[in-house]
Amino acid sequence: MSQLTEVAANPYADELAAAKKAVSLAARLCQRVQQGILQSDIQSKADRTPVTVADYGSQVLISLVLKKELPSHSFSMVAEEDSEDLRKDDAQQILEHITSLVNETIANDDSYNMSLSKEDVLAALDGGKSEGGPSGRHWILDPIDGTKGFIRGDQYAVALGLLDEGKVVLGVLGCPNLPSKSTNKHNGSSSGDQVGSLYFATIGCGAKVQALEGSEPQKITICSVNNPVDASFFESLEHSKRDLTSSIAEKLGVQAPPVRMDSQAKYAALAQGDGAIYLRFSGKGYKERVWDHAAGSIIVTAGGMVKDASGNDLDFSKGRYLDRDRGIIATNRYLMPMVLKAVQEAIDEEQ
Ligand SMILES: Nc1ncnc2c1ncn2[C@@H]1O[C@H](COP(=O)(O)O)[C@@H](O)[C@H]1OP(=O)(O)O
Ligand SMILES: [Mg+2]
Ligand SMILES: [Mg+2]
Ligand SMILES: [Mg+2]
Repeated sequence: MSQLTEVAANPYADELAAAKKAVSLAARLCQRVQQGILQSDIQSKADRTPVTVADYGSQVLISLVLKKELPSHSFSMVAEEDSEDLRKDDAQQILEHITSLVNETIANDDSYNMSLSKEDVLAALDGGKSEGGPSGRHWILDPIDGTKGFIRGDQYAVALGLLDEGKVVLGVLGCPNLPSKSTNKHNGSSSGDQVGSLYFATIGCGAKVQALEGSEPQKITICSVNNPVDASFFESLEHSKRDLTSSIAEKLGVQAPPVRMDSQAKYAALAQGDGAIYLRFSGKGYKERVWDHAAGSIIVTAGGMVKDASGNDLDFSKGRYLDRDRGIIATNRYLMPMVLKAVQEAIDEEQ
C-alpha cells in the first residue's frame, strides 16, 4: 500500500506515527536503565508501589515527542506519574539523574536538537494530569507498565493509547523483552525470535508488530483455538487471584499450566497467538486504571475480544479509573462465551 493510500485508509495515521516514535524512544531509555538498574534508581510512591527513574524518563520523553510531532493538535494526557515526589528537597539528585537520562536519549537519537532543564522535566510530567473522560481526545499513558517486572529484569511494557470521544482508537505497546513469536521463554530469546517489539493497532485497521529498532510491520493474529482443552491462559505474576483463575481454568478443562507474566505484554502475547486466554482478577477493592488496559485492549480487540466478567465492553470514558464489573477477560470470539460462563460459575461458587 502506498503511504498516501494508507493515510486515506487510516484517519489516525499521523497520531499513530507520532505514538510509535514516542514509545520507541521511551523504550530505548527503559532498556538502558534496566540493564544497569541500581537501588538508588528506585523510589516508593505514596501507595507503596515502586517507581523508577525510567518510569519518569519514559513519561517525559513521550509527552515531548507527541507535542513535537503533532504541533497543531491540542494536547491532553492521562498518565500514571506526576512531579509531586520529585519536587521534594531530598529528590534533587534523582531529578538530575532523570534529566540527564532524558537528554542523553534525545542526543543519541538525532531527531531533536534540544536539551531539557529540571523544570522542563517537572512540567512535562505534569502534562499527564488530565482526567480524560467521554469528550475530546486524550492520550492515555503508562510509561512503564509492570514496574515490578522491570526491576526484576522481566517483562514490562511502555503503553500509549488514544481516547477519542470516550473510545480507545489507537494503541501502541513497546515490549522490549518480549519475543515477537513465542513467549514460552518470556525472559529471553527462544529459537531465534526477534526480542523487543512494538505492537500497534488503530481502530478498524488490525494489529501489527515490528522490531523496536525498526522493521517492516507484520500483521499479527490471535489464536483460533475453539476448544478450551487446547487453550492456555495468561495471568498476572504479581496481582492475580490464583484460586479464582485456577477454578475458571478447571471448569473450562484447560490442561496447560498458567503462563504468568508482568504487564500488558500479556495482551501483546495474546494478540500474536502465543496463548488463547488472558484472565485478570485482582485483589478485592483494587480499582483498575485506564492506562493499564487502553493500549493492550485495542491490540487484542483488532482480532479478538476484551470484556468484563458480565460480558460488557470495557468503558474508558469515566476518567482515570476503568469502569468494569469485577475482572477482565481477553480471548478470541470462539472461546469468549465459554470463558464468561465459567467465570460466572466460579464467581458464584466463591460467594
Ligand atoms: N494491587 C494491585 N492489583 C492489581 N494491579 C496492580 C496492583 N498494584 C499495581 N497494579 C498495577 O497493575 C499493573 C501490573 O499488572 P500485572 O500485575 O499484570 O503485571 C501495573 O499497572 C501495576 O502498576 P505499574 O504500572 O505501576 O506497574
Ligand atoms: Mg506504577
Ligand atoms: Mg501499569
Ligand atoms: Mg506504570
